[in-house]
This record gives sequence, structure tokens and C-alpha cells, in this order.
Amino acid sequence: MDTESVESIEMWNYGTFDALSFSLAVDNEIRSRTSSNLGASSPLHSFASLLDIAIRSRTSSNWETSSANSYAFGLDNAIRSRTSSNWETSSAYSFAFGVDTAIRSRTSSNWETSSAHSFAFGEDSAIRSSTPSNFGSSRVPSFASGVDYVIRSSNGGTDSETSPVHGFASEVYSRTVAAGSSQMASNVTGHVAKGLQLFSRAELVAATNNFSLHNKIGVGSFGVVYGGLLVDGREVAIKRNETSPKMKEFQKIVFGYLVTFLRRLHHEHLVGLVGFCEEKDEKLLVYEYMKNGSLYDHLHHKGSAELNSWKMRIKIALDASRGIKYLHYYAGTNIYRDIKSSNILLDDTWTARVSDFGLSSLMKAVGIIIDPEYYGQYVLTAKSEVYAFGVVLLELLTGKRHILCGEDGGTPLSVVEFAVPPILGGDLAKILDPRVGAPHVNEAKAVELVAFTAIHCVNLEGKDRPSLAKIVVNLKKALAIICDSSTHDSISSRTIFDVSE
Ligand SMILES: Nc1ncnc2c1ncn2[C@@H]1O[C@H](COP(=O)(O)OP(=O)(O)OP(=O)(O)O)[C@@H](O)[C@H]1O
Repeated sequence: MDTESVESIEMWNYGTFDALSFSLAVDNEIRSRTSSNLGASSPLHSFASLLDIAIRSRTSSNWETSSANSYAFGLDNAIRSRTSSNWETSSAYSFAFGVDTAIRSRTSSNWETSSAHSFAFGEDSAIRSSTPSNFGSSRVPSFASGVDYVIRSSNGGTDSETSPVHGFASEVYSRTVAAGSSQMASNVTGHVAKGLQLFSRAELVAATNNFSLHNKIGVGSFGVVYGGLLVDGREVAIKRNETSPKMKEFQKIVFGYLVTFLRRLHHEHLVGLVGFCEEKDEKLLVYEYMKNGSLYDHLHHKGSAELNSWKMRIKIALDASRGIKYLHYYAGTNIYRDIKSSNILLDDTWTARVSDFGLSSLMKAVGIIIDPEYYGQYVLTAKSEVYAFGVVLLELLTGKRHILCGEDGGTPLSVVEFAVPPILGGDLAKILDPRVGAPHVNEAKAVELVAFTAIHCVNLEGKDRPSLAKIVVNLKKALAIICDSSTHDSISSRTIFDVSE
């Protein structure tokens, strides 16, 4: 399944999918497997049995009670083999719907012949025939990732708490843990806690040369950020809690929420949380390491040559918009991120990934107000995210910071005030970042589309701003234009103003 299809799934009406063909396909596949290796004693304790038990014992009263985020994550992370490359190739959307339908339609009399039952056997075979060394290529991890994706994307994620798929997955997850399958996770990965790696302080001390200054790569609202090297060779970024009493109090309350929230999120354009450490007062979050640092640094400090291309800048914008869009659909209506160029990080392939979604917003969500002066008047909504993303687009176009110093020390100006009037006045070229150079003909059209998308994002009224989905569509279009050197017609005003809804 390509990215395009995944994006369209997000818009898809989950409730209208015909699961029958899925069920038949799964049945066919499963029937072609041998069941000679099925049994109950493996340390990989049969997912199938657990699923079976979970399904058999399900009642309408317990169906929707479980909290969140899924057996899929537990399984996926336990197996430790999900890769971004298999994330979008899974056919698990239809699987999940199929299981859902099978479960709903199951009665005790037809259970033995149901597709859910044979699915369970088939999955068992798949798990048993995988070994830690070949988990990465088995279909189990992509299944798990896919289920997770489905759970989060069904109906835009807003009703995932009550979706039967969600309840099913959660139910199986808790039973898997209860039945000792977490032992399996430990065997495969080391210390795994509900999908995240639990580090000892000593491991992280070793990874960072005892939190040496040399390893310090930044400071943010959670505390100091260190680069580290784990014993297994993985590079990570470690956020260490601050030591001021006020911040400690905040972190004590928020840490659990943060870990619970972040561990659900997996997307190629988000910086993933690898694990955490909580020992006495010490609280540490361990993230994937983004080798090329923040977009902010490249735009406003380093002036890196890699960013001196309109294609690269538009690609970064598109990557980031995809990450934010995913968060939108997953996080529902309560939790929004503070989008800014310092929270858009670049990995070793210059792919942009959104980071640090959640800290300030989590405080809001859990009703904690620590220091209004420090955190400002954060009242974040979906549309304020869009505004903030519009500011990032303007930073990419102009190379200017969010707030510019006024000329001759005069009144500071926002990048919105700086850029919007010339764009509206047809004088876009005047405000483009001179480090990138004047866009070529086809580039000019793409840049123009980004500019008009940006100004719609920063419309004063939230209702006049486009949705993230629309922004992604426009940025995709802009990147396609820039990649297609044969496109020479100018963009019609209709296309341009297609950005609003
Ligand atoms: N996963 C990471 N990989 C590489 N560098 C990182 C990573 N996370 C953070 N950094 C670096 O550390 C800096 C501080 O990051 P952090 O997320 O703590 O704060 P911030 O985003 O700048 O601010 P705030 O927490 O207020 O949103 C970043 O600007 C970046 O340079």
C-alpha cells in the first residue's frame, strides 16, 4: 500500500468497508499452512490462543472498557521488528475490519468455522515460524503495526476508544501480558515495558559519558537533551529532567502521561520514543536520534547548503505536514502540539520528523498550570496548529525567524506581517530566502503554491484556515510540480485558492 492509499484510508469511511473478501483471503492463506507446529508450551505463547480466549470471553459489558493503545503496540514492540518500510505495506486495515466483523457475527455454534478462528491459528503459525532473527521480515510485525494504524485511523481516530477493533486489541493486549507473553518480549528485546524499552540509569549514564557536556545537544522545556550511544549501537537523544523544584513537580505529574501518550505514536514523520528511565528523582526520555538536528538551526543558525534548494524545503514541509496530520487524526480533539521549526527535526536522510509533540499540550490536557509566564497563554486547537504550521512554511520560504527584529532597532515584526502583504500583492519574489536563489520556472509555480497555502494557514480566523489534510494535498502537489520539470503553465488562481475549504 503506498503513502497515497494510506492517506486516503484516513479519509475513508471505515464503516462501509466490505470485509468479506478479506475474510476469505485470510481463510485461504491460513488453510494453506500446516498446523503441525501448533502447541501450548512455547515461550512465544500462542497469540492465537490468547486471541481465542479473549474473543470467547468477551461480553458486551467488558468489550469497551479497556484503556487505550493496544495489543498491537505490545506485540509490535515486543517483536521489535517494525520498520517504516513495512508500515505502509500491511493489509491489516482490512484484516482488522475482517476480524471485527467475524467477531461481531460469531456465535458459539459457528466459532470453529469462523474466519476469526482460522485467522487465530494462522497467526499462531506465523509467530511460531518466526525467530528473533527473522521477525523483521515476517508478516507479524506489519500486521501489528497495521492493526495499530487502523485503530488509530478509524473514523479519524476520534472514536477509537469505543471502536470494537480498539477494544478487541486492548483486550488481547492485556491478556497477552497477563498470560506471561511479556516474558517473550523480554527474551527478544531486553527490558520492554508496554511497548517501550525500560532503561536503567546506569545504561544511560554509560550511553552519554555520564551526561557529559560534550554529549549535550540542546535544551528544551523538559530539560537538557544529550546525544547517546547505546550498547547495541543505536544512537539516541536523551531528554533529562531539570532539577529545579518547580520543574520536578511538573515532570512528576506529567511523566506518566507523557510516556503513555508518546508510546502510542509511530509514524515515519514523527520522532519516535524508544524508551524511558525512571529511577528516584531521575526521569529520562529516550528518543530516536535525529542526526541533522532541527529545522530551526538550519534555517536560522547554520544556513546549511542542503536547505538551499526549493525542492528540499518543500519536501521538508510535506514531511512535517504528514507527521502533524497523523497526530491530528490520532490525538483526537484534546491534545495539540506546539508546532515550530525547532520541533521539526531532520534525520540522517534529511527526512523531516516532528518532535516534542505533547509537553506543553499535555500539561494543558491534564489541567496542570505550572508557570503561566514560562508557558505563555497556550490555548491550542486544531486550527492553531494550522496557524503555527503556516508560520513554519513562511520561515521556509523567507528564511526569517518567527519574530524579526525591526529595522534600525525598531518595532519587532512577525514573519506573518513581513511576508503576507507582498505575497498578496503579487510580489512573492521580494520575500523569498535569497540563500536558495530565485526559483526556476517550474520551481516558481511550486513555491507560489506553498506561499498561498501558507497565507491561508495564517488567516486570522481559524475557520478560514485549511485542514491539515488539505495542506498535505497542496504540498504534495507543489513537490510534484517541482519534480516535474515539464510543467510550465502558470498556476491558475483556482488551483491556488483551492487551499482553503
Ligand atoms: N531526537 C533528537 N535528535 C537529535 N536532536 C534532538 C532530538 N530531540 C531534541 N534534539 C535537540 O535538542 C534541542 C532541544 O529539544 P527539545 O525538544 O527538548 O526542546 P525544543 O523543541 O527546542 O523546545 P520545547 O521543549 O520548548 O518545545 C532541539 O532543538 C534539537 O536541537
